[in-house]
Parts: sequence; C-alpha cells; structure tokens
Amino acid sequence: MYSSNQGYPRMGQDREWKRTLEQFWKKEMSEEEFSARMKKLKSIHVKKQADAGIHIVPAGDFTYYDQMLDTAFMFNLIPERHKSDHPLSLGSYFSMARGSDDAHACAMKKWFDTNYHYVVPEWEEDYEPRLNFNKPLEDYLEAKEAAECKPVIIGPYTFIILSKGCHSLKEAADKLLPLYIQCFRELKEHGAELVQVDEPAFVYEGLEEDLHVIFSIYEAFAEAVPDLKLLIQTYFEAPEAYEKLTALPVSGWGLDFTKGNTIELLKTHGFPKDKILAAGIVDGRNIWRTNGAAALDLLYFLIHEVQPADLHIQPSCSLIHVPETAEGEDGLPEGLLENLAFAQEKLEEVVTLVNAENADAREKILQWSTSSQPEAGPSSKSLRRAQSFSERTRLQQRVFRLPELPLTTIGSLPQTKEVRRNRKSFKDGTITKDQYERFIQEETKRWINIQEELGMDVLVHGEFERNDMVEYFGENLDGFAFTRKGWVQSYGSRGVKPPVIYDDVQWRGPITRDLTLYAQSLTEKPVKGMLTGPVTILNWSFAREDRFSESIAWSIAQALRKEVHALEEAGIRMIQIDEPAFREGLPLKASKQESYSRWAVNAFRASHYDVKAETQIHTHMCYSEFSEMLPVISEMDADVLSIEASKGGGELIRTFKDFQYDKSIGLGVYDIHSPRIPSVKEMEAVIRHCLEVLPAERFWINPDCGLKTRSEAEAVKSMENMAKAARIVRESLKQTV
Ligand SMILES: CN1c2c(nc(N)[nH]c2=O)NC[C@@H]1CNc1ccc(C(=O)N[C@@H](CCC(=O)N[C@@H](CCC(=O)N[C@@H](CCC(=O)O)C(=O)O)C(=O)O)C(=O)O)cc1
Ligand SMILES: N[C@@H](CCS)C(=O)O
Ligand SMILES: [Zn+2]
Repeated sequence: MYSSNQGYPRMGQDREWKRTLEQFWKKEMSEEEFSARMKKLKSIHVKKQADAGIHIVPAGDFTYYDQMLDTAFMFNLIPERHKSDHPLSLGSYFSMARGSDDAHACAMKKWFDTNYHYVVPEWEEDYEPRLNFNKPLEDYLEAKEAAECKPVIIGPYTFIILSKGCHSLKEAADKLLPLYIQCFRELKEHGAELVQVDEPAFVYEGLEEDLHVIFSIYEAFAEAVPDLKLLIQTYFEAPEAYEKLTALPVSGWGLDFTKGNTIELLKTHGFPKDKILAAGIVDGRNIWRTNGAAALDLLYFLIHEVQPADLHIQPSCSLIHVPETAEGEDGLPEGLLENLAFAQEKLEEVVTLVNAENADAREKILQWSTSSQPEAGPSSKSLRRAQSFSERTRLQQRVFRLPELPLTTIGSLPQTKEVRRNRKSFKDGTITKDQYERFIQEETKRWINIQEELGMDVLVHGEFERNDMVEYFGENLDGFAFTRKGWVQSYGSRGVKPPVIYDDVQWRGPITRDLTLYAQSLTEKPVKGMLTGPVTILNWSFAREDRFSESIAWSIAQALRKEVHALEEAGIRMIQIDEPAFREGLPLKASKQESYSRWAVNAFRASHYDVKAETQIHTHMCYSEFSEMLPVISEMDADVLSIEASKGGGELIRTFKDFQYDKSIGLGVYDIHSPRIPSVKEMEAVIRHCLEVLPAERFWINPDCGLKTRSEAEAVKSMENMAKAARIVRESLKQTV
C-alpha cells in the first residue's frame, strides 16, 4: 500500500504565498525575485509532504493563481484582449486573472460545490490551442529529487466542460488531444511513471451522453502513450456510469470514499482487476479527525478488493480546501483541538492508515474521533411572508419613493490597510475598544458622505467592522470557534478563515443594529441593514458533522431572525440577507438537489418571514451559475435579488423573463474582483441590454459584489461611472415616455 496526496494548500502557514503575490502585483518585487520565491515555496510544500511520510507527492498542483488558469495558459487559450508583445509573460497571465487597464478579466466561477473560485477558460472563435510549455513536467522535474512524485493535470473532459466558448465537446477534445499527448510523452521521457488526471466532472449526472467522446479521448491516450500510467482522479461525489466508465483503458482510478455512494458502487460492481485504486478515505473538505473505526473497516474491505501494491491511500480531494496545520491552534475551546485535522494532520492520518497492519498504528487510528452518524436536531419548517410580493412592493414604494433604476452597492466598502491595521491593533490590545469603535464610526461617516455625493439612492454602512462576512457573525453568535491561522484560498491571493461550528448556535444580542443605526442617523436616505444568510454562514464554516446541515441552518436562521427584528424595531426598513453560497451548496447530483433546496429556502425564509410588509428584504448572490436554480431562488421570496450581470447580463435576464421571475433584480453591472475601472459606456450597455428584456421598474443598479477588495480610488471612480451610466439611461427613459 502507498500513501498519496492530490494537492497541497498554497497559502503557506503564514500566508507567504499570498504576500509574495500581492507584493509582486504592487511592483514591490522584481519578476526574478517573484519567480525565485515562488519556486522556493513550491519546494517547501513538496518537502513538507515528503517529510510527513507521503510516498507519492503531487507535482503540478502549485500555481501562481489557479490550476484552471494554468491549464488554459499552457494550452495558449489566452484571449486576444490579454495578449501582449510577450504573450507568455506573467503580464498576460495575471491580466487574464485580474484584468488590466484595457482588458477585462476572465470570469471566475465556483469550483464544483466549494468556496474556491477558478478562472473560466475562454475559447475564442476558431481558436487553435497549442502547447506553450509543459507545466506538470516543469514542476515534476523540480520536485522529483526531493520526493517520489506524481505529476497532476486537469483532464480534458473537465477542462472543456468548465470552459466557455467552445462549440462542442468533440471539437474541443480533437484540438486538445494532441497537446495532452505531447505533455504525457514528455513526462514519460523524463521518467514519470504515473500521472494523476483530474476529472471531477465525471461526477456530474448527464455524463452518459458524453461517454463516447470520453472513450475516444482516453483510447487515444492509451494508444499514444501506452507505457505511461494514467490515473483518473474524481472527487466530491461518486463518479457517474461507474461500470461503463471503469472500462476506460487507464491504469487506475482515484475515488472519493467520503461522499456519495462510492462504497456501494464497489460493493455492487467490484473494482476492475489489475488497476490502481487511489482511495480517498480521509475527508479533504472538512477539518475533523477521521472516524478511525470506520476508516479501518473501509480499509479492510479495500484490501480484499485490490492488490496492496495497487492500493494508494489518500485524502478525498486536493487539500487546498483546508488550512495547512492545526499545530499552534491553542486558543480553541477545551477539547476541540484534539478533534481537528488540517492538511498536515490529514497527511499524518493517511500515513498511519497505510501502516494499519502495525498494532500501534491501529491503536492510534481507533483513538481518532469516533463521531457517529449525524443526529436529527431541529428540522426546518416552511414559513413565508404573509403578503405576496406585489402587495409588499406597493407598500414599499410608498415608503421609499425611490427613482427609477435605484442605485446601491452590495454592502462592503474598501477594507483598506488602515482598516485592517486598526482591527489588528484592537485585537492585539494596542488600541482600546473605544478607539477602535470610534475609528469604525469615522470611516462609516466618511463613506456615508461619499455615497451621498456620488448619488447613491440606498446607502450601506460599509462593513468596516467585519473581518469577513461569515467570521464576523460567527464571532458574535454562540457556538462558533476561531482558528488563528486557519486560512483557506478563496480566489487568487484572497483567503478566508472559516469559523468552526462546534456547538449550538445562539443569538447573544444585537450584532449590527448600533452601527447601522449610526449610519442611518447621518443621512435622510435609507441605509440597508446587512446580514449574512443562514445557508451561507453554514456553507462557509466548518460545521460539526454530528448534526444534519438542515438543523444547523435552521438554528442559524433562528438566531438571524432575532437580528432582523432588532434592526426592524430600531427603524431600519431595508435589510439585505446575503446568500452568495446558496447555489454553491447545491448537491452535485440532481437527484439530491430537491431536499437541499427545500431546507435551504426554508432557512432563508425563516430568517425574516415575520417582518412587516413594508420592510424590504434584499438578498445577494455572486459567482454562481444560478439560471437553472431560478424556481428555487424565486421561492426564497426576497423583494430584491442582486446578481452578476456585467458579463452576458442580457442573456441572464432573458432566463429570468422566461421563467417569469416576478420580483426586483439588482443588476451587478461591473465586476468588482478586478482592479480595472469599467467605463460609463460599458455599464450603460449592460443596463440597456437588460432593459431590452424587462422594464426598468424591475431593476436596481449595483456592482456585482461588495467593494471590500478595491482601493478607495477604484471604488469611488467605479461608483461614479456606474451612477453616470444609470442617470444617462434614466434620462433616455424619461424622453421615451
Ligand atoms: C464574497 N466572498 C466571500 C467568500 N467567502 C467568505 N468567507 N467571505 C467572503 O466575503 N466567498 C466568495 C467571495 C470571495 N471573496 C473574497 C473577497 C475578499 C477576501 C479577502 O479580502 N480576504 C482577506 C482576509 C480577510 C480577513 O479575514 N481579514 C482579517 C485579517 C486581516 C489580516 O490579514 N491582518 C493582517 C494584518 C493587517 C495589517 O496590518 O495591515 C495580519 O493579521 O497579519 C481582518 O480584516 O481583520 C485576504 O487578505 O485574503 C476573501 C474572499
Ligand atoms: N455584503 C457582502 C456580500 C459579499 S458576497 C459584501 O458586500 O461584501
Ligand atoms: Zn457577493
């Protein structure tokens, strides 16, 4: 048996990777120094895995930004707008990721059901990809002296399925096939024996239709590089069409045994003889110790199915979804640390499992947490507002008297260095609570004035008091614990520190009321109260696994409802309950989606169902493909839903129209994740496209997410352009009346 890994966290224990990237972007470091530092970090990650005792260490998982972007760049899928005199320069690479003065960034989407965002590869018309360089090979050559390595690469099916702009799977596959073959040949020539080919898209239902293309791809690989062992890696669910798929001419399969019915599939259909099984036994998506007894049972079963020499034990997916190590996390509630396993601890578990024939190892395994099957907690109920949307909207229009195409923002305003430094000083005790709160108030006041000057119709307080939209609520509710360094990459250099839900969630008292009221006291215009919704708090935390998700979401909703009432009683009349993770939590298998949608909608509605008809409830979602989820989103019954519309907004709105979505829509007219400032014309065009589909009274105008990552100058200029665009359109609407 071998121990193996699929991918290592990139951030670095002290977020060295993030800091290196950001220093380079700020031009505080030369390209040579940047490359040298990144190379060093890459080798440290390889060494840490080898030192943990992992036999087969991945090479190629390290990136400067994102693995899908790397693959697109390697295959020369560089959109024309990002090409420069040196098309293979870091300038082009980061321009694709983050945009540049004259080129908008490539889109970002959630990676399956995770909070990690990948850069969406774009296929331009008639594009002919070519192999610019061989990234897995370069990383393999760098790593192979330090460890036994397995190059990893995103497989062609997944790469194409997650791309946009290609006409057909077949056509794109035909173009990519020779490039993959060249990659594989070069790897083989340089000594690689086994390559991990990530095909997580094999878990999607509907795969059957594509099986003939998938077969033709992998048959071509088998013919072209017969001596190289390809191991297809799937994760996050059991693969579809298991029996047919496992007949592919590859050397092995990586399967996730922590999700879906993978074990049943093997029990029913067996595992193909003489193939490698890379068994994902240690959950790569949570931070809990493995249930030792259950893992041993599974291991005994697998040993009977597969020759030990063909059995690799590994985490269920890449470890980029968990923090690097729990070592040093000594500020947690008593008894919690012993139950935690981050990446390093998970690798130790893998190594111990491989040694399970040794009695000491077995004893150790049996001491790991024995969390039982989840117990039922409170279950959700279907509660909803007493009045229909049309009744509510009539009353609300009388209260708010907003202009056509009302202008607003999504909540957060720039979290500048100064904001973060002040919070750090408060946490370190170098400034007092009073000083910190005064600073936050001053920043809020300054930005209320800026928003007034820019002509926003509905203002926000700016969320300056929040480290993160989930962590902050966790800190102010009972039942959550916080790590010091539990950072997980969210996109590019940005990280989140998901709180740990380890106990019953309870409301302690008003969280957002005072600052929202303070902001409201400074302006005649409405200020939106700003909350993170129950489903998002759940999905972006590491939740206990001895309760069903439905019960936890329901408890969070009960706590948030008290916050909603505290705001309403204080006179706040618009409340936004953000649910950006609502779509992301949707199970990957269609057959499991209905149950999730039911309890997720119930939790969202339970958080506010008994507010007054005049109280306007907003919600916001971002970076999601939710057109197929519109019936569910409509059931959430929010008065206003803000969504991304800057790319293909018109088409998206058409989907809303076709579905007869009847509530208001906030058009996210510009992409906030890029430092690029969109022009008035661009945003005007987006608004006009949407107006071709639905009338103006249905729309609000806003950015596509919060502005916390932007600098003050970028935020002000973009908001100014957005307001100009809205006013131009308003004027032309008046003239056509
Ligand atoms: C909306 N999004 C979110 C997602 N998930 C969340 N949990 N939260 C989200 O908001 N998923 C989808 C998207 C992803 N978007 C983002 C956007 C921005 C960030 C981000 O900016 N992350 C920050 C870290 C934020 C944070 O928690 N900050 C803390 C700690 C700050 C810190 O690092 N302090 C320094 C000292 C600072 C100084 O002296 O200048 C230190 O401790 O060393 C805080 O503000 O207090 C990031 O930097 O990556 C994430 C996801
Ligand atoms: N209100 C939050 C939503 C992010 S999804 C923000 O503006 O940052
Ligand atoms: Zn958002």
